[in-house]
Formats: sequence, C-alpha cells, structure tokens
Amino acid sequence: MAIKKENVRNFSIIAHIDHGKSTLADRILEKTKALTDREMKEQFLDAMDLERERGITIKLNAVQLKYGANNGDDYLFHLIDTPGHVDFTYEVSRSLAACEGALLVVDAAQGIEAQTLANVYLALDNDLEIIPVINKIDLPGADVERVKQEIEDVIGIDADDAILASAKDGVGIDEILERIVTDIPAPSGKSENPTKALIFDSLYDSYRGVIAYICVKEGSLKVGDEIKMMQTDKTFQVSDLGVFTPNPVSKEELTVGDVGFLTASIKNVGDSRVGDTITLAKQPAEEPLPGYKRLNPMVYCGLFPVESDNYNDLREALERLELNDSSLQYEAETSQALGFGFRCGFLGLLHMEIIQERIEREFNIELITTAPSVIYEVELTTDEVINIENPSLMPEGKNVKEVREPFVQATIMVPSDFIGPVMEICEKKRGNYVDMQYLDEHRVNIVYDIPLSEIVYDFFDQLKSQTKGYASFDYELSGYRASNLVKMDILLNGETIDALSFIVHRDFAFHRGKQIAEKLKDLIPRQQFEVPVQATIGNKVIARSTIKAMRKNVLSKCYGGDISRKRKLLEKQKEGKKRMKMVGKVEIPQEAFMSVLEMNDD
Ligand SMILES: Nc1nc2c(ncn2[C@@H]2O[C@H](COP(=O)(O)OP(=O)(O)OP(=O)(O)O)[C@@H](O)[C@H]2O)c(=O)[nH]1
Repeated sequence: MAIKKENVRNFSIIAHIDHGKSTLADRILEKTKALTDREMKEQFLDAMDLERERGITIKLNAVQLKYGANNGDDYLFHLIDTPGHVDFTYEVSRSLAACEGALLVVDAAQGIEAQTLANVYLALDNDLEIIPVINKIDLPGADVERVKQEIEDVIGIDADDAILASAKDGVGIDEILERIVTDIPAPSGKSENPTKALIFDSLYDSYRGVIAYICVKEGSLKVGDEIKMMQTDKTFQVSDLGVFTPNPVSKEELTVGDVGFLTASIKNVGDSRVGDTITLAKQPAEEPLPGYKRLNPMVYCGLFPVESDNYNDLREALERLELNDSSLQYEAETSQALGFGFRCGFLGLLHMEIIQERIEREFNIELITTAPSVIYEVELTTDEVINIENPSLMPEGKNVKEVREPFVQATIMVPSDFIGPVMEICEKKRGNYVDMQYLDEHRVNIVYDIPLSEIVYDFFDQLKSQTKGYASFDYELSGYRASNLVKMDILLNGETIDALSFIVHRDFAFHRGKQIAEKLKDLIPRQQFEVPVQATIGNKVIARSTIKAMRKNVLSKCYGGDISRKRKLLEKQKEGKKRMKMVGKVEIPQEAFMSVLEMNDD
C-alpha cells in the first residue's frame, strides 16, 4: 500500500560518541521490524570493519522503515545515520540537511558534551525539529533533572517533554516513535517542481561504480533519466534507484521525500560530491540546494612504502581510495631520506589514521608515514604568498616576511574541578582564552583559540589524561594568524633527514629540539657505528645526542639452549625490521617519524 506523502518522516539521530546512538537506532529498527533476528546480531548502521573495531561511525547510511502509528495510519520513516567525529562535520551537516527532524540523544549520566552541542548547532542551522531524548536512565548515575536543565540552559530548547529512555532496556522507544510522527513535519517539496536531490553521501562499489545516497527534495527521478550534477555540471544516465529496507530494494522512481540510493555508471565519487544537487539534464532546476561546500584537507603527511618496489601499488591503492573518498588528496613526493612516496591531505587525524590503516590492511602495503603537518601560509619578501604543507619545503628565513598558521576555536566541556588543568594545557599549547560559561554548578564550557598544529600534536590525549577522561572537545577552523615559527631540521650522521623536519614556534624550539634529539637517540636502534643526532635551525645546532655503536648481537642473550625462544626472538626482530627504512647508512624505525607528535612543553 502506498503511503501518503504527508506521512513521510525523515530524521537523524544526533549524539555525542557513546551516548547510545547506534543502540537506539537498533531498537527503532527492531520495533519497526526492519530486520530479521540474524541481522539484528550486528549493529546494522555501523557497517565497515574499521568502524566496528573503533566503535565509531564513519559512513552515513539511510534506512527506510514502516511504522503503524497509534492514530491508525501507516508512516514511512527514513532514518539517516550520521558520523560521530569532528573530522566529518560536513558530512553530518549534509545528512542533517536531508532531514526535517532529529532525535537529540543525551546520556543521562554524562549530560551535554562538546560534540552534542556542535551537532545540535548543525541541526538548528538546518531548521530541524529537535526531539530531546535522555538515554541511559537505567544507569545509577543518571540525573535526569540536571540534564534537562542543561539542555534548556545550553541549547535553549524546551526539555520539559524530553523523552526518558534506556536504549539498552528498550524503555521509551514507543514514545520516540510516536513523537517522530507528531513532532517532525513531512518533507515540504513538490513532485511537480524541477528535480532537486541532495547527495548526502556517496561510496564506491567495484561492481556498480559510485552509489550516491540521496534525498529527493523537489520533483522526482526515474531509472533512465539523464541527470546533471549541479556543481560539476557532469551528466549521467540513472541506471538504478532504490531504498534501503535496510537491504537495498530497487525502485523505478524516487520522488519528493524519498531517501535512498542512485547509481548511474559514475566512476569516481569526485563526480558525485557530498552536498551537490542532482537535477534533470532536460529540465534543470534554477538553483542548487543550499550549503554545498568543497572540503579541503586540514592535515598533511607523507606516505612512503617500506619496500620501494611497492611504490606503484601504493599509487594504485590511493587511486582506489580516492574513488571512494573525495576529500582525500595526494600527490607524488620525493624525499631524499625516504625515496618515492606521496604527500597526502586529510580532513583530520582520524581520517588520516583510517586511510593509513586501509592501505595496510586492504592493499597489504607497509608504510612509513611522516608526522602530520598543517598548511602554513608563507608571505615571502617578494610579497608572494605560498602554502606550505610539507615542513621540509619551508623557504629559508631570509626570504620570509611572515609565516601564518591556521587557528581553531576549541570548545572544551569539563567538570569545573578541572578548569585549572584545562586552562594550563590550552595556555601551554599557545591558546588564547576566549570565553568560559558555566553549564550548571558543576560543569563548564571553556573556549580557546588554539593553533591547529598544537591540536594535531597530542592535545586531545593530554586533555583526556588531565581530566580523567571527562573532557569532551570539539573545534572549528577560525582563520590564519601570523606566528613566530621556524623550521627545525634533524641531522643523523651529519645528513639532514628531510622527512624529520618540522615547524615549531620559536619559543619552544630549544626545548623541543632537545627533546627530539633525546627521543631519537632512544628510538633509533644502535648501528655498527656511532651516529650523532643534531637538531638545527638554519645553520645553528640547538641540540645534539649520540646513538652509541652496537655492542651485542640479540641472540647472545639466549644463552644457547632454547631453540624456540631463539626463533621467536629472530621473528620479533624481523617483525621490527619491517617498519624500518634505511636512510643513508642509518636504519630509522617508523616511530622516529612520529616522535615529534609526542613532544610536550613541560
Ligand atoms: N546502561 C546503558 N547503556 C547503554 C544504553 N544505550 C547504550 N548503552 C551503551 O553505551 C555504549 C555506547 O553505545 P552506542 O550505541 O554504541 O553509542 P553511539 O552513540 O552509537 O556511539 P558511536 O557509534 O561511537 O557514535 C554501548 O556500550 C551501549 O551498550 C542505555 O540505555 N543504558
């Protein structure tokens, strides 16, 4: 039976990581009988292996559900999932743009966290109806009244009628389903208008090419239609349309309010960008849907194959991954130390780690990765402005008028006991205090302006450890500012190792130079000969250490006898070797390239 357009509800669940979004989504799927019991075993919405292992949601998904409401009518729900990490904010905002409403899930014991707030703002920007759900009321530490107050004070929405739920125990789920019906409006587009469909995610499938996840906002789409991507102007012919129930089911047509998928022999996700609007080539819409943004990488690093023979494999791996990820950027890079590789750009550190892991796992290529760096803006004495994403390419001081670096506005939410430690970390990381508000008598929201490069280095880890894990953190780019920055080079055995160069604030240079010289001394295994380590700025050596020559063979520790032990040790040694790179006469392990990330300023 066809369901009336006014009975369609498109919604998302927004929540801070771990507040129970996936569990709640499962309960909703269960109640609407979307899944068989076998399928229920796996949390359905988190599909990729990596996601499951890391317990986070990377890719969005959309599921169609049928719900028989208490008023006797049948409703069609589209539940659109959103990724839960700051690297993917833009994808979250586009998936929210596909909805008219959102369930705001807040953990009853934790209260509002930085990411909750960030996502609520995205939802409010998209004019969504927000239904607050206070989850985990079964926990002994649950404090519903406090959380309600927080929602009212901080977000400014009425929390009187917040739904009290326990996704774990299945409490409150019926009320949630009813409130979706009564509170969230139906999509407002018209099927007779020129077609506009929002792409809110797209992924690459080796058989079908790109699968675009779309929400039809105006008009309709049919199999065979000639479509046009409004941002790229490329045209394609629709080969398949459908919805997820949650298994994909093909349809001849998708119309206003429908959320589903489209394939059209699109070879590259770059041709179906998240946020773009699909229209019909014959009768194009005049204006695309608002909010399209091209994503630019924030963090760069070098990726080099451990075995130089794998260079072409690495290129192929990146080509394949790029098909699926239009925000991944790469270009060939040659390092004197590491040979041929690629300089790659990522949305953030998590994105970077995911790509590295996929290359190693799915393509079986062992990598040496260099420390991540942000993009610096360098104004030369000639007034030319250049972007530097590779520290080793920083021009010499005498040619530089000014170096500017990206700053972010960081929002940190934390129990008030930790205000001191949080401010101390922010100050140490060259942060400028912006604001502090009390969320209630026990919790505060602290805002700092901090250089992105300091966040890239171990900021979040420090924040977590100094606040016993209580701090939550979110940031957005706030612009470029001039800073007194210099390039530090590292010399091993008298040779500059370009892949170890990094950019540092002049005030910290001496201290970090000393730290890194010490650290490299410990990380780089002893060689047959003594290796001096030097940290330099320009021609000036600011720190040095020495890696002593090797004395003993590893096996000599085994005292003869136990052959299995000996084999194990040899295997371990081999294992350790894999992630080494011979640079000149010195073997450098992977960890050495990351050591700059562990610098601190104590
Ligand atoms: N006690 C209790 N635990 C819950 C409840 N809902 C979820 N949890 C648990 O909280 C943890 C996080 O739940 P998830 O559903 O994975 O959280 P999430 O928000 O989807 O997390 P991300 O996918 O990382 O964004 C899991 O261990 C759940 O079992 C609840 O109502 N009560």
